[in-house]
Amino acid sequence: MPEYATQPVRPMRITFGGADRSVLEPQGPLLTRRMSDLDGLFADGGAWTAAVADGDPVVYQVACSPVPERPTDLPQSVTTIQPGAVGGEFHMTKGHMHPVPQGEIYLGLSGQGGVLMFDGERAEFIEMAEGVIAYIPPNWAHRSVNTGTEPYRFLAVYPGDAGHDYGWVLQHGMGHRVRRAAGGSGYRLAPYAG
Ligand SMILES: O=P(O)(O)OC[C@H]1O[C@](O)(CO)[C@@H](O)[C@@H]1O
Repeated sequence: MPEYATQPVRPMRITFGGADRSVLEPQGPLLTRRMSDLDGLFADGGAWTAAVADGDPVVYQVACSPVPERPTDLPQSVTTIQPGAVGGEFHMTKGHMHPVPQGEIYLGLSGQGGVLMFDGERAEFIEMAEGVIAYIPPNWAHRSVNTGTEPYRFLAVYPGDAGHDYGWVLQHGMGHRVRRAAGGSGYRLAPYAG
């Protein structure tokens, strides 16, 4: 079974693997989030319930390297978000705040997407594609979104003690929602409560 490496970690060569380069090799944990894991996150609760009933599809997967999540290490993961929308709101990650205020780096690998950030007052959206780097500063919650028609994939590198606070997003929201634009092509940013 793939696991985080036992500590201490030795210098490591890591490559993109799998037929679609969606995993890191050597492999660490693989996280799969289905529609049912995104309870309370999409604005249209009825559309979310219908999507869960209609096969509960995989929305995204996070394939990690074996580098452990501990304070002095820099773990990495490749996230693949499948295309689609729920009530017009694009497929997205749950979104979280780092309880230990630490930054994070994303590198776009394939597809079209973006990263929505929110610090409780200000919201920012950075469009992502292959070769684009997004910097997420400390104290900005972050959520990734697939705004295209193909899987959107990106590499994340983050301090191992950053952690994941999902309750912050449920309490404060993300400032905006990323919705399909009128006419069906592209995206628009909508008010979070809208
Ligand atoms: O933890 P969430 O919000 O489900 O999203 C997963 C994302 O978070 C990270 O684990 C780190 O920010 C990424 O590797 C991944 O894209």
